[in-house]
This record gives sequence, C-alpha cells and structure tokens, in this order.
Amino acid sequence: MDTEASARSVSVEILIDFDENNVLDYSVANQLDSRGRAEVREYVQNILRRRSYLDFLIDEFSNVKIAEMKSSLKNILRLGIYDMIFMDSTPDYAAINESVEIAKIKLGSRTGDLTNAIMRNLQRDIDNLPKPSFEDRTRLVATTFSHPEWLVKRWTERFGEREAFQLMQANNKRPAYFIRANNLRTKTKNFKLRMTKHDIAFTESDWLPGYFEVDSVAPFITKGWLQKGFCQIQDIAAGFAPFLLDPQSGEDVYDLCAAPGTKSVVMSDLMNAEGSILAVDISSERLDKLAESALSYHAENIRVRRADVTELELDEADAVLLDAPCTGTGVLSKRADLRWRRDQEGLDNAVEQQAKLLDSAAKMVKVGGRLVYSTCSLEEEENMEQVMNFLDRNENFEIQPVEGYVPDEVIAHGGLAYQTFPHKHGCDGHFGVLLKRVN
Ligand SMILES: C[S@@+](CC[C@H](N)C(=O)[O-])C[C@H]1O[C@@H](n2cnc3c(N)ncnc32)[C@H](O)[C@@H]1O
Repeated sequence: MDTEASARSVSVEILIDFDENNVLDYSVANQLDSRGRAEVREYVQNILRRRSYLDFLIDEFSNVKIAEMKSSLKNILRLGIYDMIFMDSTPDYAAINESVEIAKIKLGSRTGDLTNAIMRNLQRDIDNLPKPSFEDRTRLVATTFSHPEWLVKRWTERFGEREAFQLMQANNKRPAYFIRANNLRTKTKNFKLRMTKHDIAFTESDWLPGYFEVDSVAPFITKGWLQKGFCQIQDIAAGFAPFLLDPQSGEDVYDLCAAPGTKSVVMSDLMNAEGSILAVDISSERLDKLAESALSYHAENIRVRRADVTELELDEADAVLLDAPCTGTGVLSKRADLRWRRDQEGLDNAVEQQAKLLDSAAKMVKVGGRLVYSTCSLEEEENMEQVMNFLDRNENFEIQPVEGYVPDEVIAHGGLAYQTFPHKHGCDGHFGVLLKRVN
C-alpha cells in the first residue's frame, strides 16, 4: 500500500478503537510521516463528523444491516464511502480497491467480497443517493446532520430548527484555525514578517492582539515554530478567558485546571513573565505537556502542581482562572469525537463537578481579587446557570461587565459574559465570566 493507503488503514484502526473502547488515540499514526499523520487526523475527524449519515448509506446499500456488522467492517465501509462521496481527489475505483484490500487483510476474502458488493451498489447510485426520510423528526435530523439525538432535541428546543441546523452545519465543516504570536519569544510584527517571508497567508484578527486566522496549521508545525515557541495554535475564542482575567506583571495568579497550558502561556505573555503563575491540574501526563510548553515559550513565571482542585488549599491569589472541564459542545467541529462521547448523564456530571471546582477556586481569591470562570460549552447549565448558582452560594462575589476585555460581538447576557457560537462567530464556542471577590 502507498502512504495514502496506509493512512486509510491506520485511520480504520483508530476508528475501530474509538468504537470499541471509547478512546481516540492517534499514536498508531506515529509510524507515518507528517503528511500521513495529517491525513489520518483529517480522515478520522471527517468520518466522525458524518458518521450517522455514512451509517445510513451503508444500511441502504447492504443486505447485512449495520447493527449486525463488526466494528472493523463498519469502519472500513465508513471510510471507503466517505472517500467516494466527499474526496474529489480519490477516484471511486481507488476507494473501492483500497477498502476491499483492507477488508481482506483484516477480515478475510469473504468480507472483502462483501465490501466490494456494498461499495459497488452505492457507486451505481452515486449521483442520486437516497436521503434519510424517517418519520421521527429527531432521528431524521440526527441522521442528516450526524449529531446524537439528545443534542438535536436540546438544540432544536433552545434555538429553533433553523438555527440548530446552522449550528450543526458549522460543526460539520472544517473549522477555522488560529495562530497566536508569542511575544515572549518574538514580536508580533516580526512574526508577521516571518509568515510573509515564508509565503504563509494569514488574516490578522481585530478581536485580540497577536491572533491570526490561517488556512492550515501544518506549516507552523513543519517549520518547527511551535517547538521554538514563536507561536501557539489557539482558537481565538480560547484567548478570551486570559484576556478577561487581565493578569498584570508582578501579580500572583493561579491557573486551575490548567493543562495542557494553552491559556497559562497567554497569561505569562500578558504578564511579560513577571509575577507568578501556579498552574494546577489533576493529570500528570497533561502537566508534562504544560511544563514542556512553558519551557519552549519562555514562560518562565509558570510553576506546575499536580492536584485535585476540589481538595486544594492555597494562599489567596490576586487572580484565578478556572477553565473548567466541560462537555465541549462548543468545539464539536475540531473534536468531532466528543459528540459521540457525551450524553445527558455526562452533562449532569460535568455541572456537578464544575460547581465543586468553582466553590474551591473561590476560596483561593483574595478580597478585591478576580476569578474568571470559562468553558468551551454552549450549554446554559454549564455556563450562566452555573454562575448564577455560584453567586447564590457565594455572596462575597459579584459578577463584572466584560466590556473592554473582549470584542463587543461576543458579549452576551446583558454585558455580563462572553459566549461564542461556531455558526455565528466563525470560531469555537466558548463562554466566560469575570467575578470579583468583594469581601
Ligand atoms: C478544559 S481542560 C483545560 C484546558 C487548559 N486550561 C488549557 O487552556 O490548555 C480541563 C482540565 O481540567 C483538568 N481537571 C479535571 N478535573 C480536575 C480536578 N478535579 N482538579 C484539577 N484538574 C482537573 C483536566 O485534567 C483538564 O486538563
């Protein structure tokens, strides 16, 4: 098999592992070169973004129902059909031959023949593919837009069908990518010159200083600019939380739930690496990444500590960021796997955990100090409702206006929060508020 074919078979491995063990582990792709690894990520995310629709097509063109198929065959077919329908650069015969070959190697010649039959059936109707037509409206929408039914129900009730469709369509598109210049290692104006010299197209954002929308992050990786600390990959909406906390040089800052540290690095830059940032996380593996980043970004004022924030006792700090673990429903385009991992119970658990984390974080803020609470969720229970409940329990905190810290376009809840939506703002969905300890 050529590199492309290997990328396909590695993608199938990853998708099978995801189905069977609910983990998305790209490490098997390390055997490929950087182009192959990038292809694997594109394949896996694109297939997860279209999974229900691909399954519907498999059911339409196969005598064996998808529910009865082994996960290996399902994923070989998902990838082959995705290639035929969505990848203009792959001729149908190549998609079929390579899927059949993977099926033969993994599952034997009879399954190879079955794969061939299903894909050829579909090929015959490729210009007139059937559309889902279930009577159950939720199932119909969930299949068409490849989102789980519980989210379809929530979002259509909350936004109405038209807007929910726009949101799901945005989640199914390739997301926008942003790069942030790290002023601890370069200057934004020099970084712009560097990109221009290397023929990298970019659009400078007028929402936050130092952020650039780019077509692809690949050149920044291959040129080694991330390792050298010149820049980081960070969605612009993820930048709002550190800018809202507005840490000053010389302050004591805690970054709770900090790993892998994308926001710690921004805060260090905003502080000119003067003062201190204690970055706390429960995961030592993710903290190792944070420590590595701090080194390469010259973020010399960051210290790390492994701890459960709900059990942590620290002196009171000037400013605390709590970037809480959440359902991630704002980042379903970049993390298509999350839509298949979350459910109502997961949402309820996240809300409970966030409340505990918020109460603990509040104890680490000095009188007059600031606390920013942020998530990458769109769900009100995790966002403003969570904050309102916190304020009921913690009368020594007041919520502050966000105007002046974040662009006007993203201000929500009467000026008391920011909230971005992928279909409205062209970036990930993030939420944040600024809380002040008043006594
Ligand atoms: C949204 S991610 C943080 C992303 C990070 N702030 C950044 O910008 O790179 C949430 C983090 O919370 C951590 N976490 C979850 N429960 C925790 C707890 N009880 N105490 C400390 N960290 C926790 C997870 O390990 C995860 O790294």
